[in-house]
Amino acid sequence: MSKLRQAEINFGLDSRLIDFNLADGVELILIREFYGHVESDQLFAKLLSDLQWQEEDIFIFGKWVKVPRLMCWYGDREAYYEYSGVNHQPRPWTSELHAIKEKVEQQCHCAFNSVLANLYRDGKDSMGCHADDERELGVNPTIASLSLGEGRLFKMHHKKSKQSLNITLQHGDLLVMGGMCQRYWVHSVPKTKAHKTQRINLTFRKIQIS
Ligand SMILES: O=C(O)CCC(=O)C(=O)O
Ligand SMILES: [Fe+2]
Repeated sequence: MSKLRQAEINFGLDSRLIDFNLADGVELILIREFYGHVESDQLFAKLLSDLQWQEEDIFIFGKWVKVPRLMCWYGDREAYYEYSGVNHQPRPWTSELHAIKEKVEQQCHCAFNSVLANLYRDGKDSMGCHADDERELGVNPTIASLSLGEGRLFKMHHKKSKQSLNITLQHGDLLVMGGMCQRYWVHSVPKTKAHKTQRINLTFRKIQIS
């Protein structure tokens, strides 16, 4: 039995848990209000003020461009990670990030050694279409994504069938992608003209240490 299936059983028949039941060994589970409103508000405020948010530049199509969101990377010292061509040295866990990691690990029955934090400042901030399929993440990685703050659309597209899924990720929601998800699907957080305030997303990952 897969780890995510086990997580689902542990959660019982709670209607906050949605299993998208995708084909081909793709695991996608959403837990609405994994953190309740009060705790989500507290975490959002603390992470917004304490994390070392940075603007990053990436080199694409022959020029340097600003990544349209702020980012920072935390984790175990040896959990290096290359993302968008930039090598990330993780900062040491803060107490909040470590506590969130432990709660997420219990839910997923899975160990993580790092987290990528993204801050979407408004509707112009976004994340382009990608799969988290970097070699450092190993085969069929489980990635757990916690959303705090403003709700944003999370779009998924199947690489071959072009099937698509639109999920609005809300304050306190946990989305867990596992199995063949990164192999068959890409995902994005598109720009929007709608008025949007700040949103924090944390993606917990396990970097393979060589
Ligand atoms: O902000 C999100 O919900 C998605 C983040 C993401 O896809 C990533 O960090 O790889
Ligand atoms: Fe991603």
